[in-house]
Amino acid sequence: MNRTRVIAYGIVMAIIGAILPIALMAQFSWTQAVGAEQKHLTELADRTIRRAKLSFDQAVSALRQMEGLGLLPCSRAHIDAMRRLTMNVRPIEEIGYFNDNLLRCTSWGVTEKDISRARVDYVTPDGIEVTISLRPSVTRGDPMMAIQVGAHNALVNTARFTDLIIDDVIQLAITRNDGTPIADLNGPAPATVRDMLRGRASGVTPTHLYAWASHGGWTALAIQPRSAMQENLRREQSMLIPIGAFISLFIVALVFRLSRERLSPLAELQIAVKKREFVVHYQPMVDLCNGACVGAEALVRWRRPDGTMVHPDMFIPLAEESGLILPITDQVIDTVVRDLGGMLAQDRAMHVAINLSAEDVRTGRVLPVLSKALEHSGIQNQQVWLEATERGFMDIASARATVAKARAMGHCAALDDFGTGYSSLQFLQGLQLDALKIDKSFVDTIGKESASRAVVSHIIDMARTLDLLIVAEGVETQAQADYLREHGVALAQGWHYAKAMPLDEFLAFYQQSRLHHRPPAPHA
Ligand SMILES: Nc1nc2c(ncn2[C@@H]2O[C@H](COP(=O)(O)O[C@H]3[C@@H](O)[C@H](n4cnc5c(=O)[nH]c(N)nc54)O[C@@H]3COP(=O)(O)O)[C@@H](O)[C@H]2O)c(=O)[nH]1
Repeated sequence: MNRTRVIAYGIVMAIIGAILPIALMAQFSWTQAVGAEQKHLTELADRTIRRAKLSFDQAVSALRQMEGLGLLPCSRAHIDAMRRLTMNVRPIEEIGYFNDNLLRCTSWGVTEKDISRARVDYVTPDGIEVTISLRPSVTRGDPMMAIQVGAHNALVNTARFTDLIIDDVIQLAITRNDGTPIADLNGPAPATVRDMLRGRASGVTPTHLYAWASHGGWTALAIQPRSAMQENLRREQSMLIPIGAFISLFIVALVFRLSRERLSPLAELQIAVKKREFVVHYQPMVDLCNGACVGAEALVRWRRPDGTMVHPDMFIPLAEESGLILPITDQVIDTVVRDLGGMLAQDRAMHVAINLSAEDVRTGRVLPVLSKALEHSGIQNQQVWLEATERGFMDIASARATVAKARAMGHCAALDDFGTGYSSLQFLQGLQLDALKIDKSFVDTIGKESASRAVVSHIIDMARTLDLLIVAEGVETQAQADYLREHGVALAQGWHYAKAMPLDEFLAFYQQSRLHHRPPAPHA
């Protein structure tokens, strides 16, 4: 994933991370507030239905009692008994006695008019006949429920069913299960009640919350407007939204941190190693006597997914520090073998120099890796030079062991950037190297008035004393090349000849050089 993508992804995640927890907590507060209100409404509906059923059962039991007394119909004692029960059983407003479908007497006394029995709305499973709403013929009062057991009938005031102390905003309705209204409180709209009974499951409409309880064929519905839960909602929000804000903050900080880590140079380098984003450029190494290309130094570059090329100075120090240099060296070896295998197999006079890290020199780990890569490649070990800077040779004992092993395998071991460290003649003697590369900073002094001008000739003398092959780095002018050749330096690299270049350009450069410096034909 490139930087732009990481940043875009980070921004999207941060926005989601910032909004989602707060939105979820807002939703959760709403659910909690609705849940609390519905719990309250359910309790209310339950209390209502139990109260209504209790009133109904009390009336039924009073009527059964009347039936069981066996008193002479409409006698003084019969009417007194009906009156007593009317006074003692709260829901009952009046008890009447019917004979031949005509009302003969009531708890008020003997009936003088002919009053017929009202139409029965429904009969309960235990044979009780119920007329839901009936205007009393004797008292002419409010409509009541008529309950008939045998010859007796009780008028029950349905307002008693919903006789509860509740908030004005809450409405109660009692209906039969088929929706026929029985009683209500605070005047719920019949259409609203019908709709709620139809869509029972949700308990929420765009304007109201409701809950219900059913018992013995009746349903009680408790309803309240949504606006009435504001206080509850605010209480839940004041508890939960700060938690959501805290989680949002945590997520945003986490996303920020992860993105920063992901954007850190080390993370980028790790991904580059994983994705094998490294390519190798080759800088020709020429023979100073005739300018022929005799080899190349493999120089790694990091090609980012967007195509930009990163120079090693920008990432090798971090790679060395983090240990990522080891897999990078391995990738360079693989690439070199793949790139130059054909050419090196064809031209045994050619070589390629690979840069080793200090850790590779210290541990010698690279040698078996190289051995394996060269197996079946057609490249001979002596065609692969191994270069390391003085820093790589700091642990002299282990460096000596690695150099010895490398040379035993047939590789040429070279000291890179010579002169920039503290190498002494004694140090060089101890290492048993094959070649020494003079650092560009000394080559630069050639032909110039500079305090370190004399150093080049000292380095050359030292190398010759140790019988080392000398390679000059960073040769940029003909004058430098002439000087170096005249002082016995064998090989050179530098922009005077060619910069480090991609494989196809290097192969073209090599072919060109071969045309001009064809090896002499064998004698017939
Ligand atoms: N451990 C590894 N180190 C590596 C590897 N590949 C490269 N490197 C080291 O990175 C340093 C920078 O390398 P680079 O940017 O490729 O520069 C090289 C040449 O391009 C540059 N050069 C060569 N000639 C000239 C010149 O005439 N003028 C001029 N201004 N620059 C020139 O010098 C660099 C080669 O240096 P050296 O290795 O010392 O020969 C550098 O230290 C590389 O070693 C790797 O795979 N592993």
